Amino acid sequence: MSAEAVRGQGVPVGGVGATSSPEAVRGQGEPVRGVSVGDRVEARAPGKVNLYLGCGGRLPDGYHLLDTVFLAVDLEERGSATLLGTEPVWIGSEPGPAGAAAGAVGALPNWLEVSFAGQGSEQLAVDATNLVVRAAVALATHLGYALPTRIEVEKRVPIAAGMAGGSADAALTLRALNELWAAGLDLDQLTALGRRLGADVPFGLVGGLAHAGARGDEPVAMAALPGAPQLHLAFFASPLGLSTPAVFGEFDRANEFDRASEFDRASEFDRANESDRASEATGVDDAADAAAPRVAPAALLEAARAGDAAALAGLIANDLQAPALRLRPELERTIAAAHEAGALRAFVSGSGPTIAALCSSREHAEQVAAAVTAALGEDELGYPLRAVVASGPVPGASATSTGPGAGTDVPGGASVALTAGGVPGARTRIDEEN
Ligand SMILES: C[C@@](CO)(OP(=O)(O)O)[C@H](O)COP(=O)(O)OP(=O)(O)OC[C@H]1O[C@@H](n2ccc(N)nc2=O)[C@H](O)[C@@H]1O
Ligand SMILES: Nc1ncnc2c1ncn2[C@@H]1O[C@H](COP(=O)(O)OP(=O)(O)O)[C@@H](O)[C@H]1O
Repeated sequence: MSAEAVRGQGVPVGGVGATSSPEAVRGQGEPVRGVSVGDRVEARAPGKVNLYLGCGGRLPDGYHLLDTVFLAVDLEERGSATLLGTEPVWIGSEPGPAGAAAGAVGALPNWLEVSFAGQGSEQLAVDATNLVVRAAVALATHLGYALPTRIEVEKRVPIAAGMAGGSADAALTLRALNELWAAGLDLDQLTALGRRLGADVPFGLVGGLAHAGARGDEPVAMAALPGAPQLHLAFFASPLGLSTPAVFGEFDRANEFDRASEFDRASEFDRANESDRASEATGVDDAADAAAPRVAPAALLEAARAGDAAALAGLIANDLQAPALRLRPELERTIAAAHEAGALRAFVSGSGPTIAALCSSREHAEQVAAAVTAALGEDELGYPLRAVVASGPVPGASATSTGPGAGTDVPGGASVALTAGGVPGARTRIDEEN
């Protein structure tokens, strides 16, 4: 179903009480209570780095079994959502495939305005493929209603960089609209919605330090926040994004050769056991014929929990690093320069092309960032190499109501406006943080 179809204003679905669960209230025909035009929510969501990424075989849906340790860092996406009207737009809740319900193609729904600011945001398509739009439509489809809303996002996490900036945008949108629309979904419900938008979105909601199996979309928190020991990294962005499917594809290409010879050697019995082990290890039912990933060693989990950067340095592993570097060999220079500058360990962040350099302190990370940018000077396009220092774990996406009519236009960036504005009104205050 396209976003156009999601409008569904003719569908007679009921309204929502401010504190009731959506399931309980759909079909009652009541207005949304406790909301006013001009209500505004500010939200944030973290970027991430994978301290461990074991990649297994490919599932029938094209996704890979993963075993990964995520660290949420304080390089964060920020945004706001402002209520433009209190008249609900009823959304058809006909079931369909997750991607279709989220609106894969087409224009924005008529109740949504979205704009971006920040580095690289002008290159983002603000249409129904954008993760902010998909998240808003997914929530509205789940609830059965939407309220006219403007969402403004300030992009700080580099785009297509292996740091899950788009997933963070989806996570902050879910959090922000859950607050603004008084929807009352809990973290589990938001995570279930997020999983349908992208494998990294659940972690954007959970945040902190987390260990995930399956498709990387079932993160389990490893440390209590706040108060968890911090890890510090310098990140070196690339002006050229790297496609996540391309990196997984390159992983498959190389592994198919290895696995073909393994398969020649393995007996039928061993192969059947391997796929049973994959299903058992990952909890994914359709893991048949997909090899289980290598699992993060206990010592790595312990070092990450303890914030022991020195111990962690030798344990960090990323099965997507070799394929990412085969696609972008020039990134080896950044890794070498970071090691030369004294980083404890430099590695590809997720599917790349960002290079992460683990350091012993924030100051050390600043020094490494400065030394690498001085040594390399330019990025692949001849611009000054962009480095940023970040620390974590930090919490997952959160949203805070900030009062009526406090919305301000984000200057610059791409923008699409498809609904009428409203006048500021009174506001209730709801804070939420996980
Ligand atoms: C590799 C990781 C590591 O955390 O992130 P990045 O480093 O790109 O941020 C994730 O697995 C990416 O998560 P995300 O970017 O949300 O992926 P999605 O949008 O769901 O999927 C994009 C594509 O990546 C591939 N994909 C993703 C996840 C997975 N477990 N197996 C895959 O093969 C599929 O080709 C899929 O079509
Ligand atoms: N709001 C968004 N921000 C960034 N990328 C987005 C967004 N919406 C859709 N995308 C698309 O998602 C892809 C992955 O983006 P991103 O999350 O930044 O990188 P990665 O998956 O490497 O961590 C990009 O190709 C981009 O075009």
